[in-house]
Amino acid sequence: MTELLQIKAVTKRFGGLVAVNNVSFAVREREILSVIGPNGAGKSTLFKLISSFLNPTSGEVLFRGERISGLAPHIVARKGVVRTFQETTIFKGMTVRDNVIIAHHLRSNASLAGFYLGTNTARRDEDEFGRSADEIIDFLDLGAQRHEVASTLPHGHLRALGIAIGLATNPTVLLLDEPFAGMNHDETVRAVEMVRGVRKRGVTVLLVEHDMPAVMNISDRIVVLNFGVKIAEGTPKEIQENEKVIEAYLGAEDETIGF
Ligand SMILES: Nc1ncnc2c1ncn2[C@@H]1O[C@H](COP(=O)(O)OP(=O)(O)OP(=O)(O)O)[C@@H](O)[C@H]1O
Repeated sequence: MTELLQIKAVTKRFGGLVAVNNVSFAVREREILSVIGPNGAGKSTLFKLISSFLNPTSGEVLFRGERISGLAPHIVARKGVVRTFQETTIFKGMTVRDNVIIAHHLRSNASLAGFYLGTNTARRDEDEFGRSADEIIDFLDLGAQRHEVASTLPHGHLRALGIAIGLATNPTVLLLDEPFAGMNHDETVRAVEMVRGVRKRGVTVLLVEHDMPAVMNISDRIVVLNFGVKIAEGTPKEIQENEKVIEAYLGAEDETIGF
């Protein structure tokens, strides 16, 4: 399997605090890789470093062999490494369909000025974006909500819309930040299937997630952080049996590893 992303000795300091400490691992093409760890372990910071929302203090992230650390996040997204848009970046006053269409503009060949002037490229893109948006909406089972305004959607559907917006940017790697948080059992089962479906489309998926049964069920491989340091990497079975991982979770008061 080809290595799509290489995280090489990445460190991030916030003043005196080392949030991510000399972390290295690779992400392979079309795998589902989860990053887990107790609260404050550095998972979100690592995601921000990979998607270039933060610059590493030292180390670097390579995508297809090219350094992406230090590039603006929208440039990294255009290259294909996309972090799912949090619920706060969904345009709440717009419909599901319009939200997904707008996200396509990230991959548009036309300039925004072209859209206002109605150039041929812009018109072609608009037709294509509408078709593609409908396909993604159907794929994520949001067809019945297509014309609903985002602010009226329940939590689960909003999460699906976040993933739809991510898919609309045509990512190679999709980074999902806690996609199962706040979901009940049935919603999680559905969301796990949705993420599997995303991978089936050829997308490589990186997750940060606290829901251990879901992580164990869905991941090809898992990277475990504790106090910013990578303490383990392996298959779900290897991680479940890893002494360091068990210790790290036993030390955490507010959650259990749940297996
Ligand atoms: N912008 C920042 N400035 C200062 N400290 C920060 C900043 N962002 C994160 N931290 C600190 O870095 C450490 C790692 O935080 P991070 O959010 O990456 O952990 P996490 O594993 O995602 O936690 P959780 O599971 O609770 O979301 C924490 O101690 C946090 O307080």
